[in-house]
Amino acid sequence: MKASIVVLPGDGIGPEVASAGVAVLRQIAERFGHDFTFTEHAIGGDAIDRFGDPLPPATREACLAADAILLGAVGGPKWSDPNAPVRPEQGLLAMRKLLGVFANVRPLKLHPRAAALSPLKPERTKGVDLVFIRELTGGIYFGAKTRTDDAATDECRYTVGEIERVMRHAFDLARTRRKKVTSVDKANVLETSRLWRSVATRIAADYPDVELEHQLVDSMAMHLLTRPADYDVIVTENMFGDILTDEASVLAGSLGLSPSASLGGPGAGVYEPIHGSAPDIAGKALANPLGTILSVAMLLRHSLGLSTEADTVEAAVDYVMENGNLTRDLGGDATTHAVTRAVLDACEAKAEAA
Ligand SMILES: NC(=O)c1ccc[n+]([C@@H]2O[C@H](COP(=O)([O-])OP(=O)(O)OC[C@H]3O[C@@H](n4cnc5c(N)ncnc54)[C@H](O)[C@@H]3O)[C@@H](O)[C@H]2O)c1
Ligand SMILES: CC(C)[C@H](C(=O)O)[C@@H](O)C(=O)O
Ligand SMILES: [Mg+2]
Repeated sequence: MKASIVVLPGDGIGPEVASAGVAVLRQIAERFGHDFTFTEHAIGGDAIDRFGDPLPPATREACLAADAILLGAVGGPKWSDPNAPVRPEQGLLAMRKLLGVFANVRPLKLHPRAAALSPLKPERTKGVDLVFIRELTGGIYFGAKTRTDDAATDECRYTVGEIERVMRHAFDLARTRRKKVTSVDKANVLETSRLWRSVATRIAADYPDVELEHQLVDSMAMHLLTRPADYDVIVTENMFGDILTDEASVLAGSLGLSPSASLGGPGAGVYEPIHGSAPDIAGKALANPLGTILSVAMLLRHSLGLSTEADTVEAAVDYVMENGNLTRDLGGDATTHAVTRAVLDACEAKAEAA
């Protein structure tokens, strides 16, 4: 098949992990006879430096015309002055809003070898297989903001429609899995959360085969560590989802392993690892590329409908996780490039065997 893929490398380790993702996509295209074209565009701090805009018009137009978007990461200390007029993260948020990708899917599975690196005991992490659906284009991230010399505000706003559509996404997904949805909110304090909870309860009535439980976000942060295997699909608002998914990634051994797909818009999906630009390791070839490579598998499956190819990439990552020398975050001493090479070799072997 023909597909036009926009690549947004961004900042810090963004370009290092994005090029790993592109290498895997190129190999899949060659092996399975697809015609993928890749166009790189600026986003984040890189785009501020080159164009004075974290999401320049050329990037916007390319994203709107793409079949899928692969993003590295944005941000870093160079652009982090709290008084700066423009920030790299604004480019990422504007891109998500532009594409209308309201459902951010963040799966978490535990590979046995990575589970050994988890801070939790093996009996606690056994059987963990959950998916977060994080609402991505609403809430406090996108509400009105004010700032004076002595005060600042961030408005948190959700409409019924915004909650309904992400809730349906979660329930539809749960139907294909273990049929349980945990809706996370702060309904004991926040009005937006009380609306969230009432919409969740109403939507659940359309899915009598799926169990719904409500959970407050503070205790959810604890339960993720004490009984993570009890969860199937976890749906939550934008900021709670951001925080809980970084926490959850540690259960799997490293933040560098967690992929994501941002879906639900009329156009392309956005695929990115959940981690950031990791300024502390940027430029040192220490970045774990597996979160990005697993995001590429999600891209193949969700935006291009290529499930055999997606399975091949996931099987190759499993093989490398089991047998390979891994990056430092997973206890190894392999470079980003060496791990990517190992995945490419494993893809080749899996495709050969298929
Ligand atoms: N989607 C994105 O573009 C995105 C996501 C999160 C944070 N950020 C931005 O990234 C910048 C840095 O944020 P931060 O330091 O709080 O979070 P971070 O996710 O960049 O890093 C947190 C820690 O995890 C490590 N880490 C992250 N990814 C890794 C990988 N692939 N391999 C090995 N180790 C990895 C880092 O070295 C660091 O110690 C900030 O500007 C933030 O806004 C961007
Ligand atoms: C960089 C930042 C705006 C972003 C977010 O909060 O959504 C990041 O933390 C993420 O998880 O993708
Ligand atoms: Mg985050």
